[in-house]
Amino acid sequence: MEKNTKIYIAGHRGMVGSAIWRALEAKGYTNLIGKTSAELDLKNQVAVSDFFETEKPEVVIDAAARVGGILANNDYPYQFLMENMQIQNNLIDYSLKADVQKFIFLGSSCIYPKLAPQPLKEEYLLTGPLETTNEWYAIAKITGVKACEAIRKQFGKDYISLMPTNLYGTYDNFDLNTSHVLPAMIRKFHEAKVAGEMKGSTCSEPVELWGSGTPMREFLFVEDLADAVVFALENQFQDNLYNVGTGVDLTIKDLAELIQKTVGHTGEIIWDSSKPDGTPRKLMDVSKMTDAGWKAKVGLEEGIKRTYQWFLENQETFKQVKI
Ligand SMILES: NC(=O)c1ccc[n+]([C@@H]2O[C@H](COP(=O)([O-])OP(=O)(O)OC[C@H]3O[C@@H](n4cnc5c(N)ncnc54)[C@H](OP(=O)(O)O)[C@@H]3O)[C@@H](O)[C@H]2O)c1
Ligand SMILES: C[C@@H]1O[C@H](OP(=O)(O)OP(=O)(O)OC[C@H]2O[C@@H](n3cnc4c(=O)[nH]c(N)nc43)[C@H](O)[C@@H]2O)[C@@H](O)[C@H](O)[C@@H]1O
Repeated sequence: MEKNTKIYIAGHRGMVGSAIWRALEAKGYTNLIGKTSAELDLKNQVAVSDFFETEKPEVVIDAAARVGGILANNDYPYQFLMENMQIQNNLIDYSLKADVQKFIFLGSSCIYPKLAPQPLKEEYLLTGPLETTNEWYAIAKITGVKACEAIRKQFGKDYISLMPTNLYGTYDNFDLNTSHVLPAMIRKFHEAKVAGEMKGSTCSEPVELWGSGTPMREFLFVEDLADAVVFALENQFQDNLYNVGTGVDLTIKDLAELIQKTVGHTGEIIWDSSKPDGTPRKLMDVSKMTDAGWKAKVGLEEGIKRTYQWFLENQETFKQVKI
């Protein structure tokens, strides 16, 4: 791909979008465009149409969405369904109308059935009922996958869908109500450690976590995902749907103990069983991406250390997404 190709990164300020922007700049791409949601509300069809008319991007990467953890998805089903359909449908439809040649859509591992066999293969899509806490977001993402598949089939355009597993890293959302588990744990353990130190105690304050701790999750460092997006941009894939992950998972309880050790928290962990566990497991089969020539590089322990370091350096400005 020519380094002066005009590439529009929708959601370029988000955790994923900003990582993709940094990765493309690092590889020498010089013609990147992005708009904040204040500059261009992607839910607004006329505004999106005008944007494509004016900017005429050659490539579009969709990293814009209403995103959140299990509680946000469960508490705001309408926003997670409707906003995500509006955003992606405007981007996909106006990319097609503007003859955009390459489109990369980002979905999520939650598109697969709640109790599908593990690890999850791409062909398990639509073979069973979804997890109820995020079925709204999942249905929106599934329609995005199918829209890109329809464009490949009917118009022969290189529109592909990447399904990342749970992501984390720099510029993540650290709001304790709307975030995902990993950034929430980093913040909770850190603030409980500091609270203990402020009291002059040798023991940290207790930390309250959600659910039972028994579900299993896979975590991919966001810079690895950005690397996978650039890989997909620079290579011609044979299919429309590819899982992107590490192929390794762990229990939420083990994750908590790993983050507790990294942060240096020494107090009690209390599990709030009134909060939902969600999907028991959603480990991705990543063999299609491996066969295509891409593998994740950053291990969980290293990724947590880098994310915690970033959190410490950005105490005043870390993002807290409200809905
Ligand atoms: N985080 C994860 O664990 C995870 C896992 C799998 C897949 N993904 C996917 O990765 C993508 C990005 O996720 P993320 O974690 O980077 O989320 P994020 O940090 O919340 O970023 C979302 C971005 O979308 C933009 N956006 C939201 N609503 C918009 C609107 N109406 N108009 C224009 N822009 C809008 C925001 O723009 P502003 O900042 O300008 O408001 C923000 O930059 C999403 O498609 C998500 O489904 C995320
Ligand atoms: C990738 C994302 O996965 C999401 O599902 P999902 O992994 O359960 O989303 P998370 O919010 O990351 O929760 C993962 C697991 O961690 C538990 N958990 C424990 N303590 C906490 C905490 O303090 N905060 C949070 N957030 N969780 C916590 C939570 O109950 C759940 O079993 C979907 O809802 C999204 O739509 C998206 O697909």
